[in-house]
Amino acid sequence: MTAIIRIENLSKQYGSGTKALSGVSLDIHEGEIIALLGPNGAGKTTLISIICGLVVPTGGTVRVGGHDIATQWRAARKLIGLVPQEIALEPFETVINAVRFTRGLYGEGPDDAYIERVLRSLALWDKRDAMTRELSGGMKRRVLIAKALSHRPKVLFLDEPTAGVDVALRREMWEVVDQLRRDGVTIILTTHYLEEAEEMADRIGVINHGELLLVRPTADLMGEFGKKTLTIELMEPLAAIPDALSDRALRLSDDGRSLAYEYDTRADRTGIAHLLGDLARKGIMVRDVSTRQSSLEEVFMTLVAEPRQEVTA
Ligand SMILES: Nc1ncnc2c1ncn2[C@@H]1O[C@H](COP(=O)(O)OP(=O)(O)OP(=O)(O)O)[C@@H](O)[C@H]1O
Repeated sequence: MTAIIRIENLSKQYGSGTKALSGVSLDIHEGEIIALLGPNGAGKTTLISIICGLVVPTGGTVRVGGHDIATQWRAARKLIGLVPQEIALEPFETVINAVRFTRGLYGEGPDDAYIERVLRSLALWDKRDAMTRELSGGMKRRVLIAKALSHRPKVLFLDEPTAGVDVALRREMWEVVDQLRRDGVTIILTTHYLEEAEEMADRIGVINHGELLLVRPTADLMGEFGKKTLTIELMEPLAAIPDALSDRALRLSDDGRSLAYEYDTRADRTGIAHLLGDLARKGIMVRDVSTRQSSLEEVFMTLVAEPRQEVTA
């Protein structure tokens, strides 16, 4: 797979002494959607800002499309579009002029045919002559995306695209992102919403205290951690798990009154039916059963609850 962005050993220490990033290395593949997940202050915005040339790193390198952001920043910047967290639009500007203007800022000549395509794909064509202040919140966010796409970037950064928006608007944004994916745009988004990362991203990177804790394909992360536990309450307590059942992934509770069986929800066979059959054959009577799924939320909490690293110098 081609890396459109190559981040190597990146670090950032702000003048205040805060270490916002330390030793971050990551390859972002062309055409993928990667979600950067992390609590407030983890370093997500700093990472995005460095790649976009808005913040200067204190160590490490970033290449965008093979161009070093420090020495070949002009070429690197052309490949990037950034959709900021805050909605900042000129209220009396029309939608189409706002997008044309941004394209000009990138030093690109007029291309109304391309701008029409962008506005149509974001369902903004009918609103092209409306002033931005007349638009709904969802439309304003789409104008920000249109502006970020105005110079035909290969990579789009979305910094918390759905922070503070309602569920309907969030779904709408997800659909827009899905459309962009189909157009072949590489997307890096930051989010606090695990559901959002799970829904949209091909890979998820977890950042905490300036460190990239892991990067995994979303499906693997869910497969690895998305286990279900079957709890079997017994009529009579057991002193120990019978030998015949010892090869199964069973845990006996301390009081001997319940068995916990962990299984992979995506496996063809969960083994539950066999397990219950075996228990019956051993004369172990079951009072009740219940299941519980570990969520990405729990995975995330486990990962970020690691012993706190010292991040200030
Ligand atoms: N300009 C700055 N000067 C000094 N410290 C900064 C600056 N910008 C960010 N920081 C600090 O760097 C750390 C990382 O901040 P950053 O904004 O990158 O985190 P984040 O993961 O994007 O957080 P959030 O989810 O709240 O947006 C924080 O401790 C923050 O206070």
